[in-house]
Amino acid sequence: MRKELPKVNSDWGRFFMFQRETLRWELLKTAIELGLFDLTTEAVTSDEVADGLCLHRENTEHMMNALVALGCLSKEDGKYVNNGQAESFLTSEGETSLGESLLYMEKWMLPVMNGGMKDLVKNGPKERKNIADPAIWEQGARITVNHSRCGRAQFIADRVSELPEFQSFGSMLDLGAGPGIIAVAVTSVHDSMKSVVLDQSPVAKVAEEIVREYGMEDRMTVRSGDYMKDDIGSGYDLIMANFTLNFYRDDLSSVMTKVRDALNPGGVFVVMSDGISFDGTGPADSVLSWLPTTLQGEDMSIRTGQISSAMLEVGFGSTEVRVLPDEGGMQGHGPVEMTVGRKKA
Ligand SMILES: C[S@@+](CC[C@H](N)C(=O)[O-])C[C@H]1O[C@@H](n2cnc3c(N)ncnc32)[C@H](O)[C@@H]1O
Repeated sequence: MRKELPKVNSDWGRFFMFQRETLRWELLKTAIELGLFDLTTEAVTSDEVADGLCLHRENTEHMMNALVALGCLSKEDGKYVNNGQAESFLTSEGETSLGESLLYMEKWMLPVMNGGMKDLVKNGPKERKNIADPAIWEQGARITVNHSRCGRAQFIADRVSELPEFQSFGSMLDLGAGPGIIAVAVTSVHDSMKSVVLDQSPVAKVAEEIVREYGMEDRMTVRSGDYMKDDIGSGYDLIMANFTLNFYRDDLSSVMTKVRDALNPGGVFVVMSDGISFDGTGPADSVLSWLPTTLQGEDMSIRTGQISSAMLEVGFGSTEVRVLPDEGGMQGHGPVEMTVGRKKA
């Protein structure tokens, strides 16, 4: 009896593409860790690179050809040179260098890679680490500042400056501001607004350096403290909280009450956060971005509409929710939910 071949009409190629993603990252990571892009700022042969970095000549050529295939290098007459993106973002120096940020972000994924995920799914989380630890965030603030100034800070500043009342604001507070680069961007697009950036003590030191670097000392003040426990001041027209309320997603009403009280009548609270569906299944990039932390027993993802509901519960007059696409320098963690709450005038 003859056997018929299966009738297949769906696109299964993507399963193999999933595998290839790991290989793409391994290739890019290898090049970053070797400091390859610092040697290819001018056209060089792969042998020159291999000799300069003490590498195996043939495999260096294979790796560099693959980097051309990935669109990081160009190759002409046997010589390789960075293309525009690699030159801006993958060399090790400069304020838009992203290598360190990429390697730092990978560290968050490592516990679930190479079999770690199977172990976590079989046996559950091991010991929990204190993810709000200031030491973790000081390092994070230093390393991710370039990531933020590669468009993320400017993108948020553009969205905030589109608020109809923006030019009328006299003062702003950025809660959990990290290195303060977003506050620098928002303050810079306003003619006169003064701002306060608040973060835990070691992180606030990084923010002080950034405020000085951008010459904003006359308009910006850095405060160190814990916004859940300490006084956050009052009389603000605008308060921002970007990607920081995740730690308190189960206790949002205390922070919302504090913010409401610190705002002037008619003041605005802008929150940038993730916005995962209630059943935890999308958007894919947001779910994946949180998966390593979630599997380790720290589910801190914010559900869609959760911020808006928490604002309304403590008496904000109105809220608006906008889903911003994963673009314009926000790239990499899925769409962002921008929630704007207005305190009654
Ligand atoms: C993911 S980072 C976001 C930093 C910055 N807002 C940004 O979007 O780049 C979260 C920040 O919130 C800060 N943070 C968390 N809990 C805090 C608290 N209770 N008081 C002050 N800062 C806090 C952390 O120190 C960290 O810098």
